[in-house]
Amino acid sequence: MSPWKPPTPRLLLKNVSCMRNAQQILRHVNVSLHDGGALVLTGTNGSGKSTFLRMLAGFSKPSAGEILWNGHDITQSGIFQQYKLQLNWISLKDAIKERFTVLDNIGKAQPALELMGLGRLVKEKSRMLSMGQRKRLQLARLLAIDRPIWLLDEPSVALDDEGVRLLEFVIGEHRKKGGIVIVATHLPIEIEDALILRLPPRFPRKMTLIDMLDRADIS
Ligand SMILES: Nc1ncnc2c1ncn2[C@@H]1O[C@H](COP(=O)(O)OP(=O)(O)OP(=O)(O)O)[C@@H](O)[C@H]1O
Repeated sequence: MSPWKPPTPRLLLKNVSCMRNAQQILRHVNVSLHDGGALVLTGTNGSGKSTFLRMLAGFSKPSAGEILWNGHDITQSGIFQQYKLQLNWISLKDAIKERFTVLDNIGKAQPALELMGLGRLVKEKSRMLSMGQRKRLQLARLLAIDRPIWLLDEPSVALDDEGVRLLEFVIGEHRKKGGIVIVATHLPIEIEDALILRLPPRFPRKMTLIDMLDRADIS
């Protein structure tokens, strides 16, 4: 009988570092995610959360270390072609087509829009949407395009309380189906059993206006 081998993680970051403009942004990051797993990235402004997601999306390459999908390096071109088809992405740039209707923006997946509370707006032009509605449209698109790995950059910005609950719900359902979710966020979000990775600040912290105000309070 062969000895038991632990399953290969779906996604594995091995000692990953990343440079931008000759500056080290991420240093020796190690993360392992299996199907149904979740990772929440937190950290101060500029700590590298978006850089981390962009690297996972293949927009930039690690300067050291490896990102492995099913044990294969995603930067190999043959692998990358398959890997990128696994990804679904939300960023602050919402990539909504302004002149299209809400429905046409998500390939006519009306049930996804209804789930996100946008059923009434399907025929409206997308440029009419409020910020929170635009974010809900992005969430509907996550549901309409069935891909296992979700990369979500600040997904709850502009959402109201109900919108945040919807986001948490769809993340939970996606994970139950074996999907993987990676979220970069400043805002509180409830994701059961998520790994939390707090990226360290990149620069020694200088005094900010808030520190000055706090000092003024003490004296
Ligand atoms: N295209 C780029 N070229 C050079 N440097 C960049 C580029 N994009 C980001 N950076 C730098 O990388 C650092 C990390 O930026 P990043 O956007 O990843 O941080 P973040 O944690 O997502 O920040 P925030 O909380 O403000 O969204 C910043 O110092 C930023 O100036």
